[in-house]
Amino acid sequence: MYEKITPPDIGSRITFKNGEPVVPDNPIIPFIRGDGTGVDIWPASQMVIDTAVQTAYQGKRQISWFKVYAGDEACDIYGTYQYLPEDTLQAIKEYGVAIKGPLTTPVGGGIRSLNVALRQINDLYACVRPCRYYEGTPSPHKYPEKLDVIIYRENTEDIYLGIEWRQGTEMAERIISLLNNELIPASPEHGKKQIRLDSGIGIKPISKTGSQRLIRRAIRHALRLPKNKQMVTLVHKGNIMKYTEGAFRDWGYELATTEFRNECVTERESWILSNKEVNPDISIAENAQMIEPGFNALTAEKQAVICQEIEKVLDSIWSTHGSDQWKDKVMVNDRIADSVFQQIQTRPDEYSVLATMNLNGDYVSDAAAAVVGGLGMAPGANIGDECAIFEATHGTAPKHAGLDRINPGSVILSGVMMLEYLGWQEAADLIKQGISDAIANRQVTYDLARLMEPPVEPLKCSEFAEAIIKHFQ
Ligand SMILES: NC(=O)C1=CN([C@@H]2O[C@H](COP(=O)(O)OP(=O)(O)OC[C@H]3O[C@@H](n4cnc5c(N)ncnc54)[C@H](OP(=O)(O)O)[C@@H]3O)[C@@H](O)[C@H]2O)C=CC1
Ligand SMILES: O=C(O)CCC(=O)C(=O)O
Ligand SMILES: [Mg+2]
Repeated sequence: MYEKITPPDIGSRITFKNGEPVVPDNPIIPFIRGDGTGVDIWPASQMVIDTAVQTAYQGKRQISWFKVYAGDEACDIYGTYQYLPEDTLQAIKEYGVAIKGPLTTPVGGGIRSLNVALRQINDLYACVRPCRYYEGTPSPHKYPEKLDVIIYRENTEDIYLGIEWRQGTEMAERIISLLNNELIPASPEHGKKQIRLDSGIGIKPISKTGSQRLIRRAIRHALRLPKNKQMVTLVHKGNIMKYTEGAFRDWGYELATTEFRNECVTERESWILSNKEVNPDISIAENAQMIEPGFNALTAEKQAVICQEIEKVLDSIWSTHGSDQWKDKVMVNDRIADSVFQQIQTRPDEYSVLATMNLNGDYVSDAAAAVVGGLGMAPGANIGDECAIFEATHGTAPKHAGLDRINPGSVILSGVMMLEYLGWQEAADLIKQGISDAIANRQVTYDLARLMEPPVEPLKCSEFAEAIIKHFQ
């Protein structure tokens, strides 16, 4: 029973089977309008989604929207500090698939992120953010069309666990004392390091379970892509944080070479195999020299490890992956996070699916969005095994709130992701076509209008939605 909301009379629940949604023709879908520009974006988005569904299915399928509350709007209805009412949590749990506008999170103090809470409470462990270019979108980049990536960002741990202690509190002092006096001295690799006594402390846990379930989804996604896009890049800062970021990489490779052994090849394996393909008589040591820069300068022990690696690869997968067979597999490689930021700008077409931990994925998804036209065109989904919430990459953009000027494109495209998730591809395709045609006709909101050459008069948020719909015909 709900306290202050009532589900629509018509429609039924989406259920889940083996992690996939089972969708009735008239699903009930909860939505959160959102704070800030949510007041402008949501009505525009709902209009586009509803019209696309009506146009595609002529009444055979339709969404029954169920309004639920979070953020400022929730406080108006439920009372002070009731930012995320139990009603809302219950409705999302019950109906399984939801869509939302952005919600405000204060910096420094105040409530913790409602967006993050929704992802954690529902164990929506994969934050999926595709970044592709729509023809005609102005971009600061010369060849924005070369970027076509899907970011799979871990959505429940790393900084999102939000376990931290404020500087100067008793708990912060106790943790620092424990670390400085017991744990660091007991770990020889940390030498004489000490944490400053006036530090705030944050914990960055990265688990094998959390990493592998995210990377599993990323690999499965890559398997659904055209052959030339079947690549997963593990993004990490494992050179610096070896047991968290480095472990993410290692667990990714472990998964790719066990659970997905038949479907995947690692970049390093591909070098070993192709060296043998080019020169069938190549010795193990020659192969090692070719795959490992500076091999000859390594200690004998390290050289032996690399030679063993090569022998193992050739023994175990030559018959299944050798003789060019690896070229039909999903390529799994890894790149250090800072280099990925420059490479998505300088060599964007070398990337396809990026699997990241939480913080790296947060940064890289905004950066990739900028390449293809900015945050106004950046959709996203938070996916778990029994629930999914769709939402844009951007936030509440408060200075534009209530002005009917913001670009609703990201939430509309999040709606496209939702329709695809439901299996309603025809409606999703109509919206994608409508957006493409509107942009090609230079019918855009302020963010894109200001970059167009020659400049164009911007449409309002609501007018952009109408322009998209006009292109459905
Ligand atoms: N999932 C969520 O709900 C998220 C919530 N947030 C929260 O949102 C609040 C504001 O965050 P902030 O850092 O300002 O980031 P925002 O993403 O809200 O906005 C930053 C800038 O990005 C541009 N932008 C954002 N949305 C759009 C859009 N739809 N169309 C066109 N341009 C857009 C605007 O640039 P310009 O003014 O130059 O045109 C805007 O000023 C914070 O409380 C933050 O925590 C942040 C991210 C995600
Ligand atoms: O929850 C927030 O306020 C920020 C979330 C965010 O930046 C994101 O999801 O990318
Ligand atoms: Mg972000």
